[in-house]
Amino acid sequence: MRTPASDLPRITTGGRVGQVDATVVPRFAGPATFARLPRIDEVSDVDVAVVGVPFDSGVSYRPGARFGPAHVRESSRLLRPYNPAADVEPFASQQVVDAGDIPVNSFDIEDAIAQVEAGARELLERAGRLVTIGGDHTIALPLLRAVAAKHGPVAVVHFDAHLDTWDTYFGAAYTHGTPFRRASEEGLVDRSGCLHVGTRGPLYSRQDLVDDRELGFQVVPSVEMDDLGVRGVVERIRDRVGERPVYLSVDIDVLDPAFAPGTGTPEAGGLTSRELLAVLRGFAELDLVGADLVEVAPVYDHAEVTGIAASHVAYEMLSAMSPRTTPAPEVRP
Ligand SMILES: N=C(N)NCCCC(=O)O
Ligand SMILES: [Zn+2]
Ligand SMILES: [Zn+2]
Repeated sequence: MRTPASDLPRITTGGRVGQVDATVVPRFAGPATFARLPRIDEVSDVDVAVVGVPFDSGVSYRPGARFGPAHVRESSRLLRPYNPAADVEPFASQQVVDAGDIPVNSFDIEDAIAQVEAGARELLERAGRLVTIGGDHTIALPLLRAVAAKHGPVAVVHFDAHLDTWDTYFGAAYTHGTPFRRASEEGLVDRSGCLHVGTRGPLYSRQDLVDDRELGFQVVPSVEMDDLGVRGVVERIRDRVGERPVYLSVDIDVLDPAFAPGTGTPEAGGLTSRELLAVLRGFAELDLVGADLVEVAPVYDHAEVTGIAASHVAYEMLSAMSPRTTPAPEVRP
């Protein structure tokens, strides 16, 4: 006999509706919402909404990130309620929901960008914060427009193999390689508080780095990960963003292709998933106002390696947003 979705046994804590209980309904059964959390229409108050943007018309190389949201959701079935490394229960300390996907026009990038901005603004009327699953990196621009409309210019901490501050591709201004240049030009970012982490690989020219600096970004390249260690990278981030509201953008290609093959513009020499997850725990100390996770392209994935890494990245984002009753554990090197 089938149980209606609304009657599924859920873990409920202090009025917060959590995951479908995996001790009663096997985690490979039941709804494919993120982490088997309730849909937005199943609860009244929302602290954080996880929302998908299935859009990949802005890519410069391999397409397929439009299937990212569904893949990350499917790969998130194994996430459990307690995060011991961060010492938080992200679904018990705040109401997290899955808001479904923002439907966008795959044939018209500017229309899609307007739709993402409108969808994010509407959701931010109900939810305090969004964790958005892309989709290619083009979507960071409209998401930053929506966040800046609420908080003013934000410090952007951007994990990526790529700078994504290039100007145009084939004359196109809105692509996955250009969102942070457009955001900086539009005054959406605080130019004294932005940072890329994990960049690597060939650039078009030295000028790329000059332009990038002028647009407000400092860089912690991937190669510095070994020398700085997790603690050193977290300190660099804290020093750069200070008390500012922070927007976190994670392109899954910041991970080495060994840890995230399922992406469209892979570059050798990236972070391990252990390093990335540990650095993300440092965001518990910051004023994290929103986050995105982009560029998961499942057709190049194997055994859900990329999907699982991505679902854990989103879990750490939600953990970092979680109100705390105990001090955050020190980030271990
Ligand atoms: N945002 C991502 N993933 N990639 C940007 C690559 C831009 C290029 O093809 O030069
Ligand atoms: Zn990238
Ligand atoms: Zn990117």
